[in-house]
Amino acid sequence: MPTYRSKMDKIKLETQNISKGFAGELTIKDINIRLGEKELVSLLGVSGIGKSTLFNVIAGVLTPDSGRVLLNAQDITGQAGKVSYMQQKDLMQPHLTVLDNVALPLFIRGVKKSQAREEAFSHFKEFGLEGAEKKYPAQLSGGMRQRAALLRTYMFSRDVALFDEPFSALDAITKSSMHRWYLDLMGRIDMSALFITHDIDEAILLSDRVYIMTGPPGRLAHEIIIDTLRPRGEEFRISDAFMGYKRQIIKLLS
Ligand SMILES: Nc1ncnc2c1ncn2[C@@H]1O[C@H](COP(=O)(O)OP(=O)(O)OP(=O)(O)O)[C@@H](O)[C@H]1O
Repeated sequence: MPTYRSKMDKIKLETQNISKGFAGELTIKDINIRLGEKELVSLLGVSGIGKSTLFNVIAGVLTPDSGRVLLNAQDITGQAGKVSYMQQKDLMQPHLTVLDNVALPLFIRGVKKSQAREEAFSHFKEFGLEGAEKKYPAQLSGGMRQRAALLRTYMFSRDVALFDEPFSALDAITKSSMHRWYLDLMGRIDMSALFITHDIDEAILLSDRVYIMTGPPGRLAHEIIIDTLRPRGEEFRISDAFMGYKRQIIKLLS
């Protein structure tokens, strides 16, 4: 498993003082996020604090009331389709094969079908999906389905991805194996990711940094740097360092 350290000297994504409200009430206020190259940053906060609202603003699905979103130093505020976005529900098309589901972002972009399938298939091994190409989503296990959804997100854009609780629907054992797989994958591909989770252990295990949102209105109240280098194996989960981060986060969330 390769070891890497993210590079904060190269900022991929940045939000500058993002605020957004609904019906005259502010949901999120002055959010300043920075995501470095190959970084994985988690967002933790209670339900309803505005995490998905922030993601919708970054993805360009919602326009903020104020503030800007920058991708590679370019202003992309209010522009959809610039960063990839995997929502809680994987939104796999049931009538399409796994291969076509994964290739869908390329079809939409106008890439020739045969070429799109070839390009999508070339990543199947890397994403642990060998043999699944001709199956339909309903025939996949939960973990496989999430890997396919992750690959589709990657096909959309390899630069920056937003993941809204991608592993929350999985059982504990599958989730744990997905974590190992994901950490390994992130060591091999160039992608920066922002991650919403309610699972503190998951945030510590996967992230370079964790932002804690409190409110209302939702603000980034704290930032915790998870300093342990990757790969992070089982021993990290039971280490004093891990428990220290966990204690710190629980205190900040309460
Ligand atoms: N399109 C909308 N119109 C009106 N209110 C909205 C809209 N989108 C979100 N809200 C409100 O904004 C608040 C924050 O919701 P949001 O889904 O962003 O929180 P969250 O932290 O992602 O919650 P959860 O963890 O439960 O997914 C909620 O009170 C929600 O009702």
